[in-house]
Amino acid sequence: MLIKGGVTMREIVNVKELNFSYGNKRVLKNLNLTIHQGEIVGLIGENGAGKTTLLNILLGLLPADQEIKVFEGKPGQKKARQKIGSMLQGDIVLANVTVTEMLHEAAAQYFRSKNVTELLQELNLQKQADQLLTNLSGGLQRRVTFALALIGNPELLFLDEPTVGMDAQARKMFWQRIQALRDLGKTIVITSHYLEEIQQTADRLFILQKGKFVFQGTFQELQNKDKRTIIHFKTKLAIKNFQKLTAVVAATQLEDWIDLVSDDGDATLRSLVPFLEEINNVSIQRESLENIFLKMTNRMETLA
Ligand SMILES: Nc1ncnc2c1ncn2[C@@H]1O[C@H](COP(=O)(O)OP(=O)(O)OP(=O)(O)O)[C@@H](O)[C@H]1O
Repeated sequence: MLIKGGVTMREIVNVKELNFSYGNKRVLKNLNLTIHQGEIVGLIGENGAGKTTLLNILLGLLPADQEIKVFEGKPGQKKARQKIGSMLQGDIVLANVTVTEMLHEAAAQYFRSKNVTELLQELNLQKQADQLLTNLSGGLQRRVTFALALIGNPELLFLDEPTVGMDAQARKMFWQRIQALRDLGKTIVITSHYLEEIQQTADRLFILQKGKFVFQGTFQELQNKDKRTIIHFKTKLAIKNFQKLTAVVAATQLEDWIDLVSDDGDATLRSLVPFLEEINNVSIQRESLENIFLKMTNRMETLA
């Protein structure tokens, strides 16, 4: 159960012991997950971890035998489809159709669709309204695909690598939009390899590794599991005073500034106490999602 601002948020997606194989190749292994209304879930994992496969199953595009509930029904049922918007990798771009024409066509499939002109304004796509889809750059096509995901005024969004190809400004606008959608109570499941953006936006992270969840929780919970800390301070003392302190694994000095990389920030801070009179401007930096993720997936042995 998730309680947000004193309100109990209902379960929108529930998956129990999901396994999935392409032929003999098992790509999802015993996955359990619950997603609540109003949360942004960041689904992250290396290439081939199984993210797209999982999203396709939740959308009902791939079959699954196990018990999966999306809006209390099976994935892909009409009732659920009306409430879901999606942005997949390699969405089809139609020839000889303008942006507005395609959005009108899509809007007709939904009971509670958004107004096309207003949506184009919201997403700053007015200039592209009458352009042919095929004439748009890759980044603009991606933004139109986002408009397509929103046209049915969905309660739940599945977004697979939505920002690929978008320029920095478009990405910023995109994430602002995502936060605004969360404020409206929408639920969003998003995969991305831009981990800094996920760190800033997601309420919860699901980390997939080779088809298995290795973590589900908030970024703070993930960070608390990883004690690696960088302690930065100014001192006139020589670096050798600090190199052997508890849990210090690396120390660097640049003029009067010292950086200590510690495997246990609390322990190192305690061992710094005798030097407190002679150190200033102390700052403590915890690991980013990107670094924790790289360590979890064994792609980074030591971090500085
Ligand atoms: N249609 C398919 N037939 C056979 N194997 C597939 C198919 N689609 C995906 N796979 C395999 O399933 C595994 C999971 O792929 P999936 O696309 O779900 O991963 P992903 O986490 O989304 O990767 P990426 O970050 O590269 O998008 C990979 O080993 C992939 O090669």
